[in-house]
Amino acid sequence: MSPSTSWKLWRSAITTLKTISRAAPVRCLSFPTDVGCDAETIFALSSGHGRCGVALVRVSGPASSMVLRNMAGLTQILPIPRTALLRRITDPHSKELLDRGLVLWFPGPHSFTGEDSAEFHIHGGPAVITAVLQALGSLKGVRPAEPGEFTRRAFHAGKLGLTEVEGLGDLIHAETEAQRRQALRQMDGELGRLYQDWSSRLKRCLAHVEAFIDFSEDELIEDGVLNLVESSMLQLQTEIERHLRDERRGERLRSGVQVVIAGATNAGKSSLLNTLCQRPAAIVSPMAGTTRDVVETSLDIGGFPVILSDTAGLRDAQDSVEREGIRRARERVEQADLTLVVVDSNQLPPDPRNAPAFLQEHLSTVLPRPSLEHPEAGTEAASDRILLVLNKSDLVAGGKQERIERELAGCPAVPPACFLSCNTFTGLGAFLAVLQSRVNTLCGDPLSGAPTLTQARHRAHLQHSVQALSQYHQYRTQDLALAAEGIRLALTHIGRITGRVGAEEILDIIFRDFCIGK
Ligand SMILES: Nc1nc2c(ncn2[C@@H]2O[C@H](COP(=O)(O)OP(=O)(O)OP(=O)(O)O)[C@@H](O)[C@H]2O)c(=O)[nH]1
Ligand SMILES: [K+]
Ligand SMILES: [Mg+2]
Repeated sequence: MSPSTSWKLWRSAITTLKTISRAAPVRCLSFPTDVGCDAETIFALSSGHGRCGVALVRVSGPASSMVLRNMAGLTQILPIPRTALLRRITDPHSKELLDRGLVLWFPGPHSFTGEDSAEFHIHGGPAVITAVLQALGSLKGVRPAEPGEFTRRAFHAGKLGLTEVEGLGDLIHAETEAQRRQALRQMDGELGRLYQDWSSRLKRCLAHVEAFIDFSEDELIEDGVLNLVESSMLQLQTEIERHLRDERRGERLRSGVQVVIAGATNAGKSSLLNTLCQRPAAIVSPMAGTTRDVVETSLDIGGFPVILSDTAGLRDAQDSVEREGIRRARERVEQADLTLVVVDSNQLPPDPRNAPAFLQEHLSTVLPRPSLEHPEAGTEAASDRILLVLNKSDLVAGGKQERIERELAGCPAVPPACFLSCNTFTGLGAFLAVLQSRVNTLCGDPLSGAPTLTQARHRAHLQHSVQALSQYHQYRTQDLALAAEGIRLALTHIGRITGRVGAEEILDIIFRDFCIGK
């Protein structure tokens, strides 16, 4: 492949992610607020901050119709629901014209929040937005919304379950195609329905067990009931355990695949990082030991989010700062989903037949040794998470490269290897294809099969509910009341995922990351 073809492939396959600001959203502190009752009406700029063509201001709560009457001159009749109407938007007190824009009326309960709501589509200049927000804030009983407050109201109105709320949060933060698909699927309620189904089946089991406890002595209940509960519980347990055995694919897709570049000094690790992110993010120099700190960058590889880290070159360092860099590098490798082990191919043995043994030996110096904590390190499972990058291929004669490739193909103990030159970009297209397929496997297809687990929070509750279910099996023959307690506990844990139990505290955590206006 010519360097120019590689270059094009590279540009199309990878996008450096724009860092979407997740800093605390700007709060409208200067507005008079009228806080106190439940029936407050809230407003916020729901489109992004900064200059834009059209800005969207949302209003929700009982005073929404009053807002439209006062600011859109709709004193006689309200607009047809959900139909845009071009109006003069004026200050409610001075009647000064603020802008000309579209207004929409969403009478409750057929609105996002379930309450009466209104929208103003105005020109996106900062002065227009400020004037409209200030006018809204000057109305009695109307105040600026807190982050995520519209969604919180939708949740309380039963419009969204907790997993759907989390899906919505993920959708707002989604930076890649695959993340968007996964979030949308969750927001559509598929995951919520799965958990809801488990919850209803558990409730049915519990009802049967309780009925048995209460009425079996009067012989009002058939003996077979407990057998039915037993098989139903075993089936459920199998389903939950299968859902948990997903190798964290959904969570990884949500938070980004951790890809770490590691290897000896001067192998070209920083050059690889710069090649992949298409900018000089890390310092490259012929001096061994250039990189000390971990240099991290976010990439979109074929629609999947990747957090790529360059690390210090591994060697016996004397310098204490470099030693700390190496410690950090090893730590990153241990936590990585995928490690790109970069090797200077100029240092491969002269005889291609010795390349597999050389690389195996080399890998053992880079990768963590198996330990009690990481029993899988160095095993086949671990080699699934390694990709060898034989860099500086421009310094290796073409014939030799092919002979080494043949030797490696015949040696399954060596992880997949790609020849590459960060100077000429030769081999980049093939390397990217391998990298993309690895990342794809690590995240899975968010649209196929059953919906995936996306949050550590869900995982913890499901693990607890599986434990609680085993309490049922443990006590079922000795103490049925205690066994029933196990089902009740499992139900509580699933209820916490869907928000039926203890939602408030979880909502606070979820909405911390939400924007104002959503
Ligand atoms: N010929 C050739 N030189 C390369 C290639 N990639 C990197 N280099 C050179 O190799 C030297 C080391 O590159 P770096 O990217 O700094 O290597 P590193 O592994 O990050 O080094 P440390 O951070 O010191 O561990 C630099 O002089 C690069 O220009 C390549 O594909 N071909
Ligand atoms: K270097
Ligand atoms: Mg470096």
